[in-house]
Amino acid sequence: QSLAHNRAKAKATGLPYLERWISPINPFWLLYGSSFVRLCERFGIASENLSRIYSYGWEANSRAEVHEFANSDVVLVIHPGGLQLCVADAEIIYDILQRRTDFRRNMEEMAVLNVYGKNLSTTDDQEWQRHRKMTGVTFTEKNNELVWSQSLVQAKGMLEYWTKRSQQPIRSTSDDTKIFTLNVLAAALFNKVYSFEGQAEESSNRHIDDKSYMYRASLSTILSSIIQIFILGEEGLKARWTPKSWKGAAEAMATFRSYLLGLMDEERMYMQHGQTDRQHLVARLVRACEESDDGKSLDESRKVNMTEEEIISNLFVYAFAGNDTTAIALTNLITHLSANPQTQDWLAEELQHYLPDSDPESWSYDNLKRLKRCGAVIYESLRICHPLSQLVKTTGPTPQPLVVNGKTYIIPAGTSVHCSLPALHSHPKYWGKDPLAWNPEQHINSATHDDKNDSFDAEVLAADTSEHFIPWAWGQRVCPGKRFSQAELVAVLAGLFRNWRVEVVPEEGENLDEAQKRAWKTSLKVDHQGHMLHEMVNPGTVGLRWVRRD
Ligand code: HEM
Repeated sequence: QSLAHNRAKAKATGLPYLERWISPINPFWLLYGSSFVRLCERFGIASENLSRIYSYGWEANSRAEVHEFANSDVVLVIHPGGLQLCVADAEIIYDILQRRTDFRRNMEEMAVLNVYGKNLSTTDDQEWQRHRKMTGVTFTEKNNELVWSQSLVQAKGMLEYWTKRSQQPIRSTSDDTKIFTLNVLAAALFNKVYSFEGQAEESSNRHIDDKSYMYRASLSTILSSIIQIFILGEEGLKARWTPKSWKGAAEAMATFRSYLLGLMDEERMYMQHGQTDRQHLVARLVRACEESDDGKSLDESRKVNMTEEEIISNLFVYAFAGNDTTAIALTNLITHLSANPQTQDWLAEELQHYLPDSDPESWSYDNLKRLKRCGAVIYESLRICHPLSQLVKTTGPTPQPLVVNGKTYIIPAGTSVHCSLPALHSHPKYWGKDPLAWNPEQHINSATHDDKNDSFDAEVLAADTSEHFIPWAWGQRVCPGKRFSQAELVAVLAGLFRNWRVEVVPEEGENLDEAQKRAWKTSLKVDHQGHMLHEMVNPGTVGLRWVRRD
């Protein structure tokens, strides 16, 4: 492969294309690419093309703009390592998602998730079905109810932590939301309840033999070093020449593995004592594994067992998919709400209507479907900033035809196909002339809205998936944690905004309006250098303050 060769392939398709000289999977670029682009921008030496398509996260930052620039909803980006097709049109995205064998999951780009071996996210076909069937059974309404109640408990802890520190602007939101989701996930999937401990408390406390810390610290180290792990592997990270932080990543991998093995041993003990009714993810997987090891005959429907390595790898991938996605979504939500105080009042109206008692312990799970404005705010925030950003497929070994505006184009073999959620979710043809304007109300239909109390019941929340809105994906690979994350996010919004509001703390010389505009602008700039997910580049620059509602 070379740039010239890939250029020839792109030309032959007849589609517009943009060129970059460095492959996105160049190891140096993986570690430092975005920092390099930002440095060039700071010194005013970045070319337009460098700023447009070189950083990690360029697609999320550019949203539909690159398509406007190229005057096409389907654009190729070529580089020395290959071709990437960027797609912003709803019909074409659905076509790609439907043609599951023509456009398969791009396992090369997903291989980063094979930290402990293959798993649900990095398998296809029957192997994938086995993983999905084994792990999916945990995601019941009963489990979502647990997610709801645990999110309320954790939200209370997080709010207490923030409000106790109200003399100083809170700048640790993006770290604290990660602790929040880690705790919710541990309760819902591992049956481990940990109390909320904010970033500052965490570093000041002693953690000898503290399992909750072992889980949180090792998992977050792995997630933040995932690219180094991908490049060097566990053994490579321990090499003499590697920096201390990389060795720390290898240690974290061992610690997280031993934490999971501990959970599995605990589950085996329960089984030995005849307790086989536990439903959380670890229990279900261990039971399946033990039953197959025993050689007991299983009926056909249950013959979908797993090895110990596969259990560990799946527990890891659920921890990956279920934590940072939701934590980043929550940080974005809080920042978006801080920039839009009128939406906070709109939320509080609904929350005070459906949750008349201010004590979260009295808020039952039934309220999830009633809190439509909370749902609308979550949709809107995910529309503007999506933590995953791309659904990544590939044409694989065979060129694939693709119809664009009634004309068939042949997409070369080995093309990475990016269905771009940020482009789809902000395309003017679907979202109007000012697609990035914050407008959660567009997700609610309230034809009969008036000022009477029952007008809240007349409000109807749009479906979480439509022809040009797919934040939890669609089709076979739809997110199995969709309802889980909805329950978690609605509960945390209720816990935070029923009685409190959040304000951006102005920096010196700034008024509140300017501070809010800055918060909004900061939220729009994302990156994923060194990570899999798109996060705000500088979340700590937005200082927040929590104030009790009168
Ligand atoms: C706001 C939060 C979330 C968003 C926006 C989200 C979105 C998505 C999307 C778009 C995909 C498809 C990815 C692709 O096809 O490349 C996905 C897959 C997945 N999600 Fe989520 N997700 C969220 C939360 C969760 C949670 C809480 C869990 C689990 C507890 C979870 C577990 C998974 C798993 C395991 C997959 C891979 C499924 C497969 O390959 O079959 N997600 N998610």
